[in-house]
Amino acid sequence: MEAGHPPPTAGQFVVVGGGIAGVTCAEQLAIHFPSEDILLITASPVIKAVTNFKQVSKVLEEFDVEEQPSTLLENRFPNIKVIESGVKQLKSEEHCVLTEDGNQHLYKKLCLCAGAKPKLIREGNPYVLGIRDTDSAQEFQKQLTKAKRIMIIGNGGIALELVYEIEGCEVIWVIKDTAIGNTFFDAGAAEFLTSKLIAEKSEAKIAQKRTRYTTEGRKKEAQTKGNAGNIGSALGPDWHEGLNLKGTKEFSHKIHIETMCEVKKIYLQEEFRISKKKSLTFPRDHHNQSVTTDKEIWPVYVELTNGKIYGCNFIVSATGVTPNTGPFLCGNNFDVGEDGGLKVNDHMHTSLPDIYAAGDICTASWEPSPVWQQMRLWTQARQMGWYAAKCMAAASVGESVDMDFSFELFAHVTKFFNYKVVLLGKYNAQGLGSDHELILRCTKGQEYIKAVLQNGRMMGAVLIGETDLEETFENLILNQMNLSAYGEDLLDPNIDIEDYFD
Ligand SMILES: Cc1cc2nc3c(=O)[nH]c(=O)nc-3n(C[C@H](O)[C@H](O)[C@H](O)COP(=O)(O)OP(=O)(O)OC[C@H]3O[C@@H](n4cnc5c(N)ncnc54)[C@H](O)[C@@H]3O)c2cc1C
Ligand SMILES: NC(=O)C1=CN([C@@H]2O[C@H](COP(=O)(O)OP(=O)(O)OC[C@H]3O[C@@H](n4cnc5c(N)ncnc54)[C@H](O)[C@@H]3O)[C@@H](O)[C@H]2O)C=CC1
Repeated sequence: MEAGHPPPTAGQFVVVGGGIAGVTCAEQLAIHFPSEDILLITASPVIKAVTNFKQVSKVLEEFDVEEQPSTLLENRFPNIKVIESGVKQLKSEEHCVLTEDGNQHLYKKLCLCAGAKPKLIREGNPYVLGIRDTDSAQEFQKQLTKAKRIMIIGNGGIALELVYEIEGCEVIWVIKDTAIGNTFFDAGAAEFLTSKLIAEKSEAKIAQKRTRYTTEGRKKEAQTKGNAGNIGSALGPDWHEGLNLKGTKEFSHKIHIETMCEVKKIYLQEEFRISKKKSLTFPRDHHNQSVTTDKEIWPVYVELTNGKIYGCNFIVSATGVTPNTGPFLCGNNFDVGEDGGLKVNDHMHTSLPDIYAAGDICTASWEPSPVWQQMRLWTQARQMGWYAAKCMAAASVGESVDMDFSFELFAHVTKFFNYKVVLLGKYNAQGLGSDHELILRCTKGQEYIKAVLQNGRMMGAVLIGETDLEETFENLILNQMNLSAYGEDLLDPNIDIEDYFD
């Protein structure tokens, strides 16, 4: 123990991480053990709290996420004590964690909920930004206000949200795939969304009022201490609504999508000049792809694997996340998943005694339900934090608990391109091979419905728009009813299938 610091506190329940998983876990432990102190250790001075929680149906849930000073959590749960300091080392053999402020904390049961950090295409390049938390979102907003053209790499949740929300600057969107939104959508849904994107953005010349809202106030509170780096807690479903994503070009909003390619090389301005290579102007419109040499000088240039080179003000690497296991692996022999997460079993228990994990930091390593898969999302972070607390509480009194029902069926409600999006089960036929059937119903600009069936049973669904089918489809997937007899009627708009099956 470092000199001048108090002796380690006696063993107790310790949770690391003030994001949704960690806060949910600490709250549940505080409820289970009202007379015991629960220690929540987190690197950022704000915690993420679930507000307006709504159980939409058996597994579908909706909630808001609020960034709050940790004192609010302590006021709500007097037996939770929040320590705002990053954990720099875990000594699992001594059941002890060491924090940046030089203190040590003994635990009897520990839950690691330190989240994940952006997986950047290039580390350490000042022109390559990742978005993870309030600080990085603020940095992004600041850079955007000065930008005429940005490049977005990646085709998942963040890219989809950014491309739709950004106004006033040219966006070159680079995706490895043939269609947009590959982590959530197949080509059909991508087509449905692209048509909205093109329709809306081509009207973008019409003045679009955007409510200006700054999170400046929160920024001061949310200043992470020490060499926090990427350890602020991740943002929430409405992260972009707190930002004014406006570039410099008033009302000019153009998106150019480069498909089936990746970043080959990034040049700084001087490097590019010396290379004598030519960069391209921004393609005029979706159809007329004629491009000419760009005379403008840019701070950074990106060469793509398709040979094209574009200059821009900066690059957003929306290319996924990697679990924040760094401070915990050293000296501890955790089983780690292929995605870098701490493996957890069906009781959220890691491979080391008395250590649990939940949220983005972990890799679900139990035999999953045929219609559930892990995705690093708020919903799963909350469910995992809640269930881990239950398992920790049961284990500490020598009992066990059944797998939580929320892991029976993958269910995610979100919004993309201003449409409500519900993803259920194996929504993209993940792992079903070729022996499955899709039934589609699409009304342009209104709804896109895809049911995934195998052997006549519904295994997944994508619902875009206000379809009101989520509960019916959730039941059909959970009860695995044989739907062969219904065939296409299943999505016949003239048949109210809710009556069929309710
Ligand atoms: C831009 C963006 C938008 C997103 N939008 C959505 C969405 O719309 N819907 C959705 O479902 N999901 C969304 N996600 C994903 C979602 O944010 C995460 O899956 C979820 O927040 C993970 O929660 P968590 O508690 O596991 O981790 P986090 O929320 O990342 O929290 C980790 C916590 O651990 C702390 N920490 C990290 N390292 C240490 C350390 N060494 N010591 C102490 N504390 C530490 C951090 O300070 C933080 O408080 C989005 C993610 C991003 C980046
Ligand atoms: N509304 C929602 O549900 C949202 C959820 N999220 C979640 O937050 C987390 C982070 O979001 P994202 O960073 O968008 O991750 P993501 O996993 O959703 O998407 C990453 C994308 O980057 C691509 N990619 C990876 N490496 C690449 C490379 N080297 N070059 C080009 N493309 C590459 C992947 O193919 C994928 O399309 C994810 O878990 C995501 O699910 C984020 C935003 C919104």
